[in-house]
Amino acid sequence: MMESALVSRSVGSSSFAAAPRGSLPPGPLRVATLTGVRARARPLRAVPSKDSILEALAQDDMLNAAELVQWENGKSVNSIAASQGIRIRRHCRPTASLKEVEEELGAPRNILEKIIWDKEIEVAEGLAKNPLKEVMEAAAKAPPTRDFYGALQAAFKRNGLPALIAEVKKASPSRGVLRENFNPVEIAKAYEKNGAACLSILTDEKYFQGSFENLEKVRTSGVKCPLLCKEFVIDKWQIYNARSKGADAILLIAAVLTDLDIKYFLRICKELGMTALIEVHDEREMERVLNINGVKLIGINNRSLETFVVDTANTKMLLEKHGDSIREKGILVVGESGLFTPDDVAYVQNAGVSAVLVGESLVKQEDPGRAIAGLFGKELLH
Ligand SMILES: O=P(O)(O)OC[C@@H](O)[C@@H](O)c1c[nH]c2ccccc12
Repeated sequence: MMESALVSRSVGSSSFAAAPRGSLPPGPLRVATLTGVRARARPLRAVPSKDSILEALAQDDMLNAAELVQWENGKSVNSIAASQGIRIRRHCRPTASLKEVEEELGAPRNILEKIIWDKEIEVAEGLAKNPLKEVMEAAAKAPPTRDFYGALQAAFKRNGLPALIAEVKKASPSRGVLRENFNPVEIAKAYEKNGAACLSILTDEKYFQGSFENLEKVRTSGVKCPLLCKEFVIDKWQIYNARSKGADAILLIAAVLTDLDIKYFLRICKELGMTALIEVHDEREMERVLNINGVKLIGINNRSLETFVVDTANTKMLLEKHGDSIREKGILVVGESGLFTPDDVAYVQNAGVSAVLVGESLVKQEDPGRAIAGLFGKELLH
């Protein structure tokens, strides 16, 4: 019962693409939700009536009263997001061209918003090609997950240094192409051999030149490290898709997702045995995320995805303010981006992180595996 309620709710905010072409204008969440439910070609169960959806939502402890009221009042996705301090808007027009979107909303305000607008269209196309039900079945058949959180914890204990999540990253919008001759499997193996606890595989194609093919290739290459799918997740379809390609963990970006989206996606991750790395950049996001039950892993991004400014002091500042409550909850913190030297690593370690996520400074070196010892000032133990 709850599942159908959640599925239906998600249609409103993010799985809009399940609806037929042009049937979901941007508009009140409630209208979109119910339209979406009816439009679903093969619902998992009988299509619930509006009353039964409301009843299920009311009983679901995942939703608080305010959220239920917002949903009932038919507020738009963007106004719910804005009320949580989220600056990234959704266009909710998966079949429109970006030009049409811009005619309506103006130019994207920043690169992250642009990425998300593209992603909405990309996900709709993905859904049209591989319907949710099929992707869910593929995810159910995938080999079991590896313990991403456990691998980080163990490596931190073993080395007395932050556990390394080494990133397989060809390019980025802020730095351009980082490595010309890019062989994801070779890089992944070199990282593993040199003590990385986990790997992060970028799957966004348009801005990072990554791919799900890279994720699959690394997973089937014999690499044992748990894998993070580094994506801009806005829809549960992407999580099932990532699992079906072998991901053990997924990134959820608080600057993009409402609290309810994060809660819902966390629940899906739990069902799939995946770890969610919840990324925050500022204090408001940190506070939001700390109020969500079930969060085990928080990444503090030193880079603003809106301005590209990198500042490792961000990790320190956020942990000075929130370290106590993070420790109380047993949450593990990952320091993300802009780490180049043993001093950088020591700085975020002193600030309180147990793991670091590093791409550029490794992938740019001729030998990305050996670059690990350079980054930490010593070899990491397996
Ligand atoms: O290459 P760097 O500066 O070491 O950063 C790695 C990683 O933190 C960065 O790629 C990243 C962090 N959060 C993201 C969200 C989307 C895309 C990329 C990212």
